[in-house]
Parts: sequence; C-alpha cells; structure tokens
Amino acid sequence: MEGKIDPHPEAAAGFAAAGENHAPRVLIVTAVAAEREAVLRGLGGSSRFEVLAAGAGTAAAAAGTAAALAAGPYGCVISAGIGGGFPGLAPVGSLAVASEMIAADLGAETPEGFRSAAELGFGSVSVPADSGTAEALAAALAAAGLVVSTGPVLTVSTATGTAGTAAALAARHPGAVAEAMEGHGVAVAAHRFGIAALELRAISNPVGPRDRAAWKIPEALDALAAAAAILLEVL
Ligand SMILES: O=C(O)c1cccc(C(=O)CC[C@H]2O[C@@H](n3cnc4c(=O)[nH]cnc43)[C@H](O)[C@@H]2O)c1
Repeated sequence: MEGKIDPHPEAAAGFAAAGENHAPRVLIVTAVAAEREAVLRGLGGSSRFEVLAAGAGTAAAAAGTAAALAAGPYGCVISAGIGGGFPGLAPVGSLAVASEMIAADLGAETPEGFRSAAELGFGSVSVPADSGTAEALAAALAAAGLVVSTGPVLTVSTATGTAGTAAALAARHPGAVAEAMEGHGVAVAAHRFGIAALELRAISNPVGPRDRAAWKIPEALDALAAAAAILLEVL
C-alpha cells in the first residue's frame, strides 16, 4: 500500500493502558448534525463519548478534530457518518469499518493519468486504522446481525458521480469498500496527537453514477445509530 503512516506506538500503549482501569474517552467526528444525532441516539447518553459535527470535507474535519483533541484527553477518535459503498463490497444499508483511511484524490493529473501525492513525493496519503479495535468493532457489528465490510475507506473531495470514476478508484485501491469526505482528515489530526483513529460509515448510496434522489439517508442513519450502540460494547 502506497505511502502509509506507521501506527503510533504511544497511542496504542496509552489506549490499552487507560482501558485497564477506566475506559478512555472517545471522540466521534461527523460531518453534519443529522449524523451526530444518529450517533448520539445509538450511544444513549454515555458520557464517555463526545460527538462533534465538524463540517463536510477534510479541512473542516481535521480542524475540528485537532481543536477537540487539543482540549482532550481522548484515547481514540472515530470519523463516522454516511458514505458511498463500492458495489459488490458494501451494499446500501450496510456498515463499513476502515482498515485504513486514504486521501484518494490528493495528487495530480498527468498525461499518463492520476498520480497520488505519495507517488509525487509529497508524503503519505494513507493512515492505518487501529487494527485491533477495527477488527473487534467489525466482529461485534457482525455478531449483532449487522452487515459489515472491512477494507480501505477512501476520502474524496468530490463525491464520485460516474461509473468511470468509480472504476478508476476501485482499480487504484483494490478492496476499497467505501468513500466519504472526512476520514483521512480526522485520521491525520488524530495521528498528529498520537491517538488511535477509526472510520465507520453507514452506506447511503452506491459509489457510481450520481442519483442523489435515490440515496437512502434515513436507512443509513438508522444503521449508524445501531452501530453506535455497538461502540459502547467495544470501546
Ligand atoms: O440531507 C440529509 O438529510 C442528510 C443527512 C445526513 C447526511 C447528509 C449528507 O449529505 C452527509 C454528507 C456526507 O456524506 C458523506 N457521503 C455520503 N455519500 C457519499 C459518497 O458517495 N461520496 C462521498 N461522500 C459521501 C460525505 O462524508 C459527506 O460529508 C445529508
């Protein structure tokens, strides 16, 4: 996988150590208020979780996450919300848990095609999720009877709207299960603070030709709320 940032050892150690006596606080970052409300509905008032609607896109997500972490402390940060699912991997109404958060359109167009920022020598475009927690979350979601897929989740500045772009993204990122617009920004901010990051998406639409009227937003928000209830068990 191109240009990965190594997991932060202090973050992993701090998360585990804090969990031995009292569980650490968890910051959940959504884009919009409706996603925040769905997460809060699932959490049922747990005081260990702070849920922030930081705005859409990586800049708002990273700035909001960094500001919240500066006022911390937190043991874990989760980018959560609705997202597009890659057909055949993450159906509408299902959940996606990221193995890594990739800035999929950060780079340059060249006559030979898209080149990522990593290929251009500008550093990483991928932040790994805290693998143990991501795997535990996916297993708990599945055990609760929810449909869940695990794999890279792409962060894009422009939501995919054509079959051609969907195919190009899938070819560049084999196994990518979903796309959204904030995960990489949240993860970069978390990594800067040495804190473990995750991304959780409830699939509202397929990645492909744009049909906004067909997005299943209420169903996705219900799935997000159901997943948030499982977070209480896992974190
Ligand atoms: O209109 C509403 O009621 C409503 C309720 C909840 C969320 C929304 C959004 O529009 C959220 C925007 C947010 O969604 C992510 N997203 C969803 N599908 C995709 C996609 O196919 N490609 C990229 N991003 C997607 C994204 O993270 C946006 O920030 C509306």
